[in-house]
Amino acid sequence: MTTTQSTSETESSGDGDHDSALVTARRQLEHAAAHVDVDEGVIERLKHPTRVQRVSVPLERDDGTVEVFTGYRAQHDDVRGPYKGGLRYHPEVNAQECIGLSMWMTWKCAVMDLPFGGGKGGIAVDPKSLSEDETERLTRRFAEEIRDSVGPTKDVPAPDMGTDAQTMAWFMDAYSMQQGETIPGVVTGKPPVIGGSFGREEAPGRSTAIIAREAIEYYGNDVSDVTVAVQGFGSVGANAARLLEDWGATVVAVSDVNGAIYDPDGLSTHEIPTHDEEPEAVLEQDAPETLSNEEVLELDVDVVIPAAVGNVITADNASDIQADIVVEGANGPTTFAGDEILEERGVHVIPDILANAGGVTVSYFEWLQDINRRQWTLEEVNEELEEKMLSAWADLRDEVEEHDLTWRDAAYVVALSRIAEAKAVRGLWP
Ligand SMILES: NC(=O)C1=CN([C@@H]2O[C@H](COP(=O)(O)OP(=O)(O)OC[C@H]3O[C@@H](n4cnc5c(N)ncnc54)[C@H](OP(=O)(O)O)[C@@H]3O)[C@@H](O)[C@H]2O)C=CC1
Ligand SMILES: O=C(O)CCC(=O)C(=O)O
Repeated sequence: MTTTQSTSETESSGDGDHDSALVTARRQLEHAAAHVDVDEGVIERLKHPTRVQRVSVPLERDDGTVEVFTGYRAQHDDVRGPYKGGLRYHPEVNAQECIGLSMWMTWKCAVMDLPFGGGKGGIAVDPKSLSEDETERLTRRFAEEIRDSVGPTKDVPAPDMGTDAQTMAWFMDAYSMQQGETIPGVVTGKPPVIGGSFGREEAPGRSTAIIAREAIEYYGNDVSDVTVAVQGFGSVGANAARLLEDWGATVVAVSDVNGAIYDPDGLSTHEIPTHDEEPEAVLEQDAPETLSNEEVLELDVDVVIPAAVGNVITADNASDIQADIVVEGANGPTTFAGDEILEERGVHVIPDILANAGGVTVSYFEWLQDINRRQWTLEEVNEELEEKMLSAWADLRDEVEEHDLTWRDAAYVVALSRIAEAKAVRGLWP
């Protein structure tokens, strides 16, 4: 079953520190709009998605019973190219979250100057409650339900929390079977053997580490002299932590859903299993101390990297953040109110729409590889990624320096200028 919701049905105001991704995304947009010369009508339009699809996804469980889950695909804006963004499997997935996340995808693709717009979707399900066979059946049925709205030139899903390369392989297979031909470009983040790109899995963590390194150096420090705490040890958190350790940083704490391990002398992050290798394994590792997920964010470190869920830095704890730099590995980890407090306190927040953008950037490389039916080497991917990240960092840095903006406002100014220009040139108003 498919229903398309009007935007007004999905709108509701947030409640301060428990703001939805949509409320936070809209507040950020309104705040940044004051710094950019863009038609008010365009800003108003960008507060809303083009469409939100909500589908019922029936699943036959392994015991023969049937359970029906709800899936979503939000498509925010496609003026610069096909909608692009991940699919999340998490119990809290809902329409508002997908819309907010799809807005961030629009800005992220524009910040990186990729020829994509923004989309996001997922299923409200706890992936840990499903067997592998159930996950495959659920994914195939979801692909079938949203098949009409996706495609290599329309809307290209990818992994996000709770999904991975295998999920994308099933999605691509289900879509291709119906189309009657293999269409690798319908999703990115696939295993390399079926058209995936080397380096895509590590890419959002790699870009988070690259941007953390640039920020550390920009504020006068050296990576080998800093301490880092990371919340979340999945695709983003684990890869960021491991790279920063490889570059000489002392990673003193990492966490998973159950809490953190802490060693002031530094952890050996390569020896800690990632979420993909073994979920919920962090607390099983030997370490001098364990901490809660709240405490890991408040450690007296140079850099803190929230790389798990959203809304973890709020008005309630922003005053307790002791790090000088927050690098947002997760999408939307900081509420609007939390952000204001951090800004007042002089904590530099490097926004998600830059920091974790390596994921969608390598997805773009994968999409190009699929279209051209060729495969880049890992070295080629990482070199191109490094170049794209440094170029985006420089674009934001210019805005920060010229107009005395926060890094988030600078990112919005860069993104909104590119989106508005594309709309103007295409004659699409708004
Ligand atoms: N994957 C991607 O391509 C991209 C992801 N992102 C964003 O990065 C964030 C993380 O995604 P990703 O790394 O893919 O996710 P994964 O599913 O790979 O890993 C998530 C990690 O976060 C932990 N976790 C889950 N819930 C909580 C919680 N409530 N508090 C603390 N830790 C928790 C998990 O623990 P456990 O192992 O115990 O389950 C796991 O270690 C999300 O915000 C996502 O949107 C951004 C850009 C790209
Ligand atoms: O790779 C992609 O297309 C999108 C990844 C994603 O969902 C994100 O950057 O938040």
